[in-house]
Amino acid sequence: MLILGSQSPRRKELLESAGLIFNTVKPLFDEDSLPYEGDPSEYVKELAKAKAHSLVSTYPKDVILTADTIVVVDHEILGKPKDEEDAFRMLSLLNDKMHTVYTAVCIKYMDKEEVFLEEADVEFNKMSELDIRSYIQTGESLDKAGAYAIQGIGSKFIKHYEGDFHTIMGLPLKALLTRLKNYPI
Ligand SMILES: Cc1cn([C@H]2C[C@H](O)[C@@H](COP(=O)(O)OP(=O)(O)OP(=O)(O)O)O2)c(=O)[nH]c1=O
Repeated sequence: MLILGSQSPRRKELLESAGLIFNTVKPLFDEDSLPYEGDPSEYVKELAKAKAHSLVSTYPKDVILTADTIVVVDHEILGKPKDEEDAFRMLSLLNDKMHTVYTAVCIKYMDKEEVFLEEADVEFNKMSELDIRSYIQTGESLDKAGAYAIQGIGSKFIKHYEGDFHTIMGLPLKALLTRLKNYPI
């Protein structure tokens, strides 16, 4: 059986859109417990792995799938904002600039563990303070890394992106489906 260890509605929807049958459970891991040490691509992989590891004892014979997404701008890592002011701070950092979105995926099955990373570059338009404040009022920011959703109203801020849309949304579906062929799901 495939277990999606994620509370993200986006990840569930993307996996469903591929026609996969799976159970969705919450990872038993607090992201704040893993301190950031310098390398964003390693950090995001560690987060994805830690989410998978938190579920191994409960689902020892299943294929566990977890992921993590972060936004990196000017060497700063942006996860999900803590509140509206934090969302404002994040969107102000992204304003009129390029940033990189990293999504790491972990597939854990018995003794096997596979972690892969996809990244995408996103360029934001110039936004006014009012643009940012009214976007935050839509409520879309709060559960998204970097405080925006490319798949939602946040798309209006995006001038250009390079890479896989689904990677930005939180789950690189194409790369994942290729890898999942090797597992008994
Ligand atoms: C950049 C971006 C992120 N996101 C979302 C995807 C993730 O849900 C979230 C990043 O937070 P994550 O910590 O990766 O995931 P999560 O806490 O939502 O879920 P879980 O850890 O249980 O799997 O940001 C979008 O939906 N659209 C976007 O454009």
